[in-house]
Parts: sequence; C-alpha cells; structure tokens
Amino acid sequence: MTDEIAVIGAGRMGEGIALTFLAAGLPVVLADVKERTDDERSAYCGRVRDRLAEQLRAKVGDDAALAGLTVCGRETAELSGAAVVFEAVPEVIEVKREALAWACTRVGESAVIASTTSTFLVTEIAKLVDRPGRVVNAHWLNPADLMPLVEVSRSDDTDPDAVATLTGLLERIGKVPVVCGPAAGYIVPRLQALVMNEAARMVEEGVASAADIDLAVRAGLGPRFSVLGPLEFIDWGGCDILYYASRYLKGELGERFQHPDVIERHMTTDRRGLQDGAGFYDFDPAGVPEYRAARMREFQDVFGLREPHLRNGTPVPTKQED
Ligand SMILES: NC(=O)C1=CN([C@@H]2O[C@H](COP(=O)(O)OP(=O)(O)OC[C@H]3O[C@@H](n4cnc5c(N)ncnc54)[C@H](O)[C@@H]3O)[C@@H](O)[C@H]2O)C=CC1
Ligand SMILES: O=C(O)[C@@H](O)C(=O)[C@H](O)[C@@H](O)CO
Repeated sequence: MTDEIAVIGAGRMGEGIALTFLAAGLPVVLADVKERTDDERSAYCGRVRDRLAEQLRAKVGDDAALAGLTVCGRETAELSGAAVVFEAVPEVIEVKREALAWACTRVGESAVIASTTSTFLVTEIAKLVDRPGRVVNAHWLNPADLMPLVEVSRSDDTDPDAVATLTGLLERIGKVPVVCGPAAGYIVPRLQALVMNEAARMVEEGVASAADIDLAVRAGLGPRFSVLGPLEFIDWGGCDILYYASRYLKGELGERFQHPDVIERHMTTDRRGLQDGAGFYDFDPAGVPEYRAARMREFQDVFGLREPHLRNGTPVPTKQED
C-alpha cells in the first residue's frame, strides 16, 4: 500500500483532513473539484495552500511537511497513487455523485473511497461509485485535525479489507476509528442531536440561560462522558436509576424520554450494572475495586485539566446594544 492520501474538496473538512495527514508525515493530494475559471482555481488553491502552511506551523512548529502537499484542480489532479481517497464536497447528493464519478475515473484499482458525509448512508454513497465494495463512510468530527474520533460506517456489501485499510491508516496517524453499521446519524451525530435539541428546548422553556446550560455540559456531562461512556455510566450508576428517571421524565416531559426495551430487560434479568456484576458489560467482582479506582484516577486527570479552562475560558463574543 502506498502512503499517499487524496482528498477531494478543499473546504473545512478537506483542509482539516489534509492537515492531519501532512502533520503525520504522509503525502497528500488535495483536489478542488468545483467548476472554476483558471484564475479562480489558481487563487483558490493558493489560499488553501497558504492556510495549510500556517496551520502546519502552528501544529508542528514548521511547514516542512508542506513539501508533501499537492493542491490542484480537477483538470490536473493525479489520484492514481492514492491508497485512500477522502471525498469532502458539500452535503448535496448531486454534488457527491458528480465528484465521486469523476474520482472513479482517476483512482487506482485498489484505492479505498471514504466519504466524509454527515448524513448519507454508506449504502447510498456506494451507489455513486464503480465498485461499491471499496466505499466506506469516514465521518470525521469537526475540527478534523484535533478530534480523535473518526466514525467508520460500512455495510454488508463493504469489502472488509477496505474497512481494515481505512481503520489501519487512521490508527497509524493517531486517530481513534470506531466502526458502525449503515445507520442514520452514526453514533455521535445521533447522540448529540438529542442533546443539542434538548438544550435548545430548555432555553426556549426558560429552564436556564444558554450560558448556564453550556456550562453545565462543560463542567458536568462532557468531562464525565470523557471518562465513562453513556453505556458504562448506566452500569456504573445503576440501570434502575435510568429506568425510574425515564419513567418520571416521560410523565413530566413527554414520550421522547421513553427508555428502550433493553433497559426493561436489564431490570428484569439482574443486569442492573455493577451492583449485579452485569449490565451492558460483565464485571469480574475481583476486579471491580481496581476498576473503580482506575476510573476515579481518570476523573482526577480530566478535572485537573478542565478546572482552569472552565473558570477562565474564552468568553463568547456578545453583541453590544447601541
Ligand atoms: N462542517 C462540519 O462540521 C462537518 C462536515 N462534514 C461533512 O464533510 C463534507 C464537507 O463539508 P465541509 O468541509 O464543511 O464543506 P465546505 O463547504 O467547507 O467545503 C466544501 C468544498 O467543496 C467545494 N465545492 C462547493 N461546491 C462544489 C461543487 N458543486 N462541486 C464540487 N466541489 C464543490 C467548496 O469550494 C469546498 O472546497 C460534507 O459532506 C459534510 O456533511 C462532516 C463532519 C463535520
Ligand atoms: O459532530 C460533528 O463534528 C459533525 O458531524 C456535526 O456537527 C454534524 O454535522 C451534525 O451532528 C450537526 O448536527
């Protein structure tokens, strides 16, 4: 496998992906495939290159890795050497169709094609290329160069080697790939859509100010979930707590708080979490004290990092009244 990466679309995500690979020392072809005049293309590619040079300097101390970057237009892009091609054009299916059809005429036989789409299922994206088995969705979070997670979504038709190539590459540059099926919203957008909508609803209902809701998440939910994922926290705190809380919240706030069947099953099959030695995870009783202590140390590390930031974080710019 060659080391070369191609990125199609030089916007927010395309630039962030290119920056990530360049900083890791891998060569990148960054192709701007929007129709433009020669002058527009030249100016656009120049701006992208300048921005990446500046970001590389900020990230790794110099822009030496810029030597591995080719920024080009669709007329001159040479993608045949790329092991993995990341498509990062706007979230419009016709635009993706056009860009991927173009890419298929340029990429090598064994290249993996990874779409950064936030919403389209991998089964839909696979219809837009010549060999559907080589298509995987790679959902980077924004900002792409900083967020460790990349959600990798595959379908039953995806070649397992394509998934292995992509996850191997991501791990090699220090990312944390998580593989999921072809379900709408992957993992993070699905979870965060509920959280963001509920936060907005609380502002609308006058429960608290936007700033206080955001602080509650930054000082509470966010740091906690960086140590204990939500399923681990169900086991940690007790499935019974979630079960009774869901019933109460459903009664007070509505149907959207209905728990799924699996929560009811865990209640009736002695899988309430740590207290039963089983839940979403199985716990070896002998290992539980050390497990708890280790997680508490992780909490201390996180709060050590977060405290000053929470107290002295960058203020949100506020519009001044005339
Ligand atoms: N912005 C975000 O926070 C995130 C975006 N994504 C996904 O990444 C993909 C790219 O999004 P962004 O980088 O935010 O978009 P963007 O708008 O910043 O960049 C898109 C790039 O495509 C070019 N472009 C515009 N119209 C085009 C056309 N008709 N044909 C070809 N190229 C065209 C633009 O000039 C730009 O270079 C989308 O699928 C989006 O859903 C995924 C995660 C987060
Ligand atoms: O989590 C991200 O960085 C992105 O995937 C998004 O924010 C999505 O575009 C979406 O979840 C926004 O609601």
